[in-house]
Amino acid sequence: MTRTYLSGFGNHFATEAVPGTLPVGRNSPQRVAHGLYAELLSGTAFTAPRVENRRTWVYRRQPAVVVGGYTPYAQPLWKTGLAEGVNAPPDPLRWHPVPVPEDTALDFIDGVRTVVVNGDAEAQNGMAAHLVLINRPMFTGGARRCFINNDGEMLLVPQQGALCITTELGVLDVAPGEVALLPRGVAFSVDVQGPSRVYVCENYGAPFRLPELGPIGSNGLANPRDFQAPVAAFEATPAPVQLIKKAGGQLWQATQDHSPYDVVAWHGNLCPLKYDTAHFNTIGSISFDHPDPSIFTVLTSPSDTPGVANVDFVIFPPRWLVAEDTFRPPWYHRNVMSEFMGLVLGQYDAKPEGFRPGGMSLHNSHVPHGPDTEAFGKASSAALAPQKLEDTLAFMFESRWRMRPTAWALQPALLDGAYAQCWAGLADHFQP
Ligand SMILES: O=C(O)Cc1cc(O)ccc1O
Ligand SMILES: [Fe+2]
Repeated sequence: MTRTYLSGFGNHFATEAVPGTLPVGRNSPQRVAHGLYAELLSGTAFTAPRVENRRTWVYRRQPAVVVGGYTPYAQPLWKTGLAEGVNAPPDPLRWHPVPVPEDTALDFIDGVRTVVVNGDAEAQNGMAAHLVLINRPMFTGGARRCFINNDGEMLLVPQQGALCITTELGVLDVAPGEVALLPRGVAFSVDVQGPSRVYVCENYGAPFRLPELGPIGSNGLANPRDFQAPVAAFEATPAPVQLIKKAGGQLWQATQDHSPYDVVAWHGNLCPLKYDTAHFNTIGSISFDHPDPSIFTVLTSPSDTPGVANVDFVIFPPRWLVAEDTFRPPWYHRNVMSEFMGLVLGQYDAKPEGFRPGGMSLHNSHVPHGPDTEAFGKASSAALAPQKLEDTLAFMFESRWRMRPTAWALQPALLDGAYAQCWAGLADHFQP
């Protein structure tokens, strides 16, 4: 099925599933057309600077406040904030791809396994990286579960299996190679076709935005036009749902006799978005030296310190390497920022072996890392003809705060216990 989308990051959209629903020239008329309720959803403080300000008006069959009381919902593998991680030794860590279980029913909520955490959701800073292992839909095939995250925005990076994401504001189809950005507080359900694996960044801090482009100019990297928002859509026949809400690091459940997918029309600039990484305009060196990976930033969540991100979403897409007299893979480095990486497909040039699609790695603040022995050997002697890196997509969640792995992630069965060996062959070649 081909869906219709609205185009443009941060645009002020107006969309109606029933024509004539949106009020004209005002937001909250005495009576909304078709007997609907008007409801305002804000994503930033009312008084946030205009360039950052995000809010949307929804016109719906019943306001979100019509819901039963919430009781705790057990999901012990979903962790929140630094306090729920383990203070592990400052070693580089790598995980093999974790298989999607077949014996246990896992939807997008029950399938969350938190890998690393930092910050504090209550203080609205930091992030978590999750791996989500899914073998059940949430909203089709008899299931009727909806999720709302009050702790943060969710960036979904599907690795295996396409996702159909129903949201209060409409439906997004998101396949591996694409990503979805779901705002804090907006209800959604994730449906899958089969065993699926998704990397997720749960961002407790400022909403992701496009990075500044500086001397790059007015075009390049992720262009605003390529972000796609859903058109308004609502359920024709209301039926009961289970609402699961995350707030204060705890999951809660309530039932409601209709789904939150009852928004007939909406307008505003706070909405779910999808983005196809194939549209990323990759910029690199056309002279010499390997540039800093900040040139690959798709989205950034700023912290209170200019230039120092709460979390950046960075991709390593297919691209040409042409730099002369240059060691072309990433250099060896100790980075003040902390780096969580995943591989959607193919090979990553710094780690041709061992870093496998569906796998993950963690190089925390100032933990030394870089190309493995094999990559160093090849790149030090390769003929420097133009080379196209093809069929590859790695990504990084890079944060100013150290990430603590969870107890789940530190299980020896999941970790690549031999990771450090990939550098053991880097011999001393010094010739005085
Ligand atoms: O460590 C990594 O593989 C990520 C990375 C890539 C790069 O091109 C430069 C720096 C960096 O941290
Ligand atoms: Fe790095």
